[in-house]
Amino acid sequence: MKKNILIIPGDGIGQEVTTWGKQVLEAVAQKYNHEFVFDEAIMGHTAIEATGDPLPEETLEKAKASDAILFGAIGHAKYDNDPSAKVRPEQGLLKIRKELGLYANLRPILLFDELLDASSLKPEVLRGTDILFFRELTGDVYFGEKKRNEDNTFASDLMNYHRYEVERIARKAYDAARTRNRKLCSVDKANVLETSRLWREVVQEIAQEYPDVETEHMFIDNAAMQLVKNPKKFDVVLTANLFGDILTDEASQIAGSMGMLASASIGDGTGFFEPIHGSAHDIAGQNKANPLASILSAALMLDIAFGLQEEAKLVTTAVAETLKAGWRTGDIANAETASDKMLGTNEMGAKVLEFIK
Ligand SMILES: NC(=O)C1=CN([C@@H]2O[C@H](COP(=O)(O)OP(=O)(O)OC[C@H]3O[C@@H](n4cnc5c(N)ncnc54)[C@H](O)[C@@H]3O)[C@@H](O)[C@H]2O)C=CC1
Ligand SMILES: CC(C)CC(=O)C(=O)O
Ligand SMILES: [Mg+2]
Repeated sequence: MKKNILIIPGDGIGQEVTTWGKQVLEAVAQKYNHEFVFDEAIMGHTAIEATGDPLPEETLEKAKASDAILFGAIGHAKYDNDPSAKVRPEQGLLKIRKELGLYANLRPILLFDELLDASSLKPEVLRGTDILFFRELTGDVYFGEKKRNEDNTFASDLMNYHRYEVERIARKAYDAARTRNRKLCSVDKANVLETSRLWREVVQEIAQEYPDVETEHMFIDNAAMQLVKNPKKFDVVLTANLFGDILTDEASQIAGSMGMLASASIGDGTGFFEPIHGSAHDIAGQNKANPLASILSAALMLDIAFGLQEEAKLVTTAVAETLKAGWRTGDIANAETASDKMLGTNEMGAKVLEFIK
């Protein structure tokens, strides 16, 4: 199988971990005799520094022409600490999501039993948790009109949804629920927000088409609490952009670390695969970042973009075997982790490759 894959490392640890996501794809191509043709492009702070634009036209054109994209992360502390910055790395990520029509962001919370002790939650609370988040990704307050008044004493962000935006992701979430435990929890703030009342109304309508799937509606504050109280209760979680962004970082602690969660952003065209984490200024450039989220994002690409389920399974099994052998990066180590089993980004990525080759 020949596929054109665009690598967008981005900024900070995005550059460090994507190296290993790409090498895993290269190893799989060699083992299964696929022809993966790689190209690379810039985005985020790196792109601003080079071109002034967080999403250069060349990057967008390459993305549109590719079969799938493996992305790292964007971000830089200088913008985080400058609320008045007009050009930001995050604009590049939001724009490419909109331009590629990536309205459905799938975030599987994949819990490896070897990491039950990496979480701050009790093993008996965690064991058996398996959640798939569907986060709407091209609507909501991220794409609404932003305003400030003249004397800088007032700012506003418009939160908005169109009916069709809710319908299309709800159907994808319900279809997925049919392949899992047939339970779907839609999370909103319908007791306060008009956008959430539309959200819940539309999901209630779509639910009629899926009588075989158990539907629950939950307010976001309750959901955030239930996620740590009893994560096993959830199967498919469907929610809006902002709520999904927040809930999935919280859910990373079920899997043991932000460095463990992969994601797939899909619409009706090219798929975009990335860790859920950011550029992690606090550990960037120190060979500390966990590369497994990028490697597991590559596995999602093999499965979802290319239909290569066997190859995807090989990658997730290689990650499991690496963890079973006791290898850990700092974020998923615990008091019992032997010092000779502690690895940096590059050593951890190399270990996974050993289990693939
Ligand atoms: N998809 C993207 O490109 C995202 C970009 N960002 C950007 O990233 C920058 C940093 O944002 P933060 O809020 O600090 O979020 P972050 O996700 O970069 O880091 C949050 C915490 O998780 C840890 N962490 C993240 N990835 C890790 C990994 N692979 N291995 C080990 N530890 C890991 C970090 O060290 C940090 O303590 C900001 O500029 C933000 O805008 C944030 C989230 C997603
Ligand atoms: C620029 C942000 C929306 C990135 C982020 O937090 C995410 O996609 O999870
Ligand atoms: Mg986020």
